[in-house]
Amino acid sequence: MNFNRSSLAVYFILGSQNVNDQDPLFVLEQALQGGVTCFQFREKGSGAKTGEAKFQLAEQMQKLCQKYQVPFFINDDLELAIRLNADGIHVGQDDLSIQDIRKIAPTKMKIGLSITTTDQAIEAEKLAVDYIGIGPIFQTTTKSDAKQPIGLEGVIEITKAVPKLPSVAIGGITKSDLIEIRKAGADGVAVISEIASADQPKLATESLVKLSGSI
Ligand SMILES: Cc1ncc(COP(=O)(O)OP(=O)(O)O)c(N)n1
Ligand SMILES: Cc1ncsc1CCOP(=O)(O)O
Ligand SMILES: [Mg+2]
Repeated sequence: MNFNRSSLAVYFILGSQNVNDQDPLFVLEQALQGGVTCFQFREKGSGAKTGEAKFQLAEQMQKLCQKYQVPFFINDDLELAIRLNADGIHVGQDDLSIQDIRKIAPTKMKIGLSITTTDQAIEAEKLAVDYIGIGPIFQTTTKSDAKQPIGLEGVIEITKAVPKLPSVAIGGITKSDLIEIRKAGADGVAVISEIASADQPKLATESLVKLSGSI
């Protein structure tokens, strides 16, 4: 698996709790066919699977990502990421520390860290994480404990402070925001609802990928 800045262009995040009637594996395959460039398994919140059921869904999702040669990240759960030999792990400010992750994860495992402020971004650069998730940019109903949105101005300020650090913007993002977010300095957009709640997830993905290729 090859992971670099351009892998962040259209970053899809999904757990079984994010789909209504559809099979999450079907939604993921549609997104992969539509051209997502990175995937994060985020099984979290009410109704989320745990234990062996969570492992099995993650394993099936990883196989799909491998089929389409798309980097496969796990949200929060380092034990699961190690068990599956995932390409990467994504953590937030209140999760396992980057230092602790490095003590146990294989060196090749990529690390993404969520940040909301410029100070956190500067710290993330010092920690030499592989990318930052900047957000939330807009209001979102997908994450119940999301912080206050920082808007496009937040993206501009943060990416100016750490221009060398790959970054993806997250939170309430739709296709109509993609160009502005890229202009604000982020390398890509991370979305849940824009793809998972779309009537046609493949078409929704293709729109994002097309826009992303236009800049
Ligand atoms: C790409 C990306 N950016 C930010 C987040 C949010 O992570 P975190 O703040 O740890 O919140 P949870 O996702 O764990 O609820 C993310 N998952 N991915
Ligand atoms: C996981 C996460 N972290 C910050 S906002 C968010 C939710 C993003 O979901 P959506 O794209 O549906 O707003
Ligand atoms: Mg987290």
